[in-house]
Amino acid sequence: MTASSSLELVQVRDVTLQYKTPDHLVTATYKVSCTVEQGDRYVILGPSGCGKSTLLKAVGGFIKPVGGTIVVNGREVREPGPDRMMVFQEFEQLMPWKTVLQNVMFPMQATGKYWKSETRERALAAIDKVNLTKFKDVYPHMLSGGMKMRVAIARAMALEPDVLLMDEPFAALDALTRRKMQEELLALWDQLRFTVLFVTHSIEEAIVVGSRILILSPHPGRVRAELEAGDLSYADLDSPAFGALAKRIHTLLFEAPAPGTSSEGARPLAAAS
Ligand SMILES: Nc1ncnc2c1ncn2[C@@H]1O[C@H](COP(=O)(O)OP(=O)(O)OP(=O)(O)O)[C@@H](O)[C@H]1O
Repeated sequence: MTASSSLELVQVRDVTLQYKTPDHLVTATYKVSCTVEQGDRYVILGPSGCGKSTLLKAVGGFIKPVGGTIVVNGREVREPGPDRMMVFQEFEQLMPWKTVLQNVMFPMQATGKYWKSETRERALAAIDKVNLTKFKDVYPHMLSGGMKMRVAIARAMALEPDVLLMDEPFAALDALTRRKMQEELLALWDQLRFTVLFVTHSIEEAIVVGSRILILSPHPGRVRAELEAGDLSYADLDSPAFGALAKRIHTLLFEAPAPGTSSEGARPLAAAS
């Protein structure tokens, strides 16, 4: 393994991912490379079927590359682990019969790694970080969507993962709720500066949520480009910078690469500011 800068948390190198079905071999991604740095809000964006979820699952250790490597914090990914926590869509993984505190304690108990008192202490600290101490003894149905998301994040963060993996977490929500959740996620990131790998197929969501955006081509997914998104928010929606970045992404997603240029050859582009 080559030495890596401490900032480089997730290194995806030439990763090809495939599914074998009885009749077909489906190539989900082809030789994808990218680097996620500590504190990145790294968005994977691309059309339906381009392999975004598959790539995220591979970082999670649930799918093994047929080519290339994925290294997280210096260790090659070979299986799932508590250093990469998946936060699922709509946060339905919260158990309705457990309180907030019990929900946050559960994955730590499941690892069997912690003493009982330590589990409780770590859970309380994680709940405090996401500002839910007052709600530690209530059940999930008594919480708003944003609060449930914070519980799901606290639950993941209690295990001190290197990276949070979020697969279209807001896709099923109405526009207003989706926006609120994005804002909650960003507020939490502002406070805690975790590293998050976030999959979406919404250009607007990618720009608002992401600090960097990896754009994949249609099936099979190859890298079209990586863009710096900076800190554009909904307040900038009508700004030239937001419009220019959205247009650039749109072009990259929907226009075929110029003849003679390969997708993998796409160079990182500068911020549209
Ligand atoms: N379990 C599976 N078995 C076979 N093929 C699969 C499986 N899961 C996904 N695929 C195929 O792999 C390709 C990539 O799928 P993936 O779900 O990663 O795409 P995606 O970009 O996340 O799509 P979407 O935005 O629609 O969720 C698609 O062609 C899909 O049909």
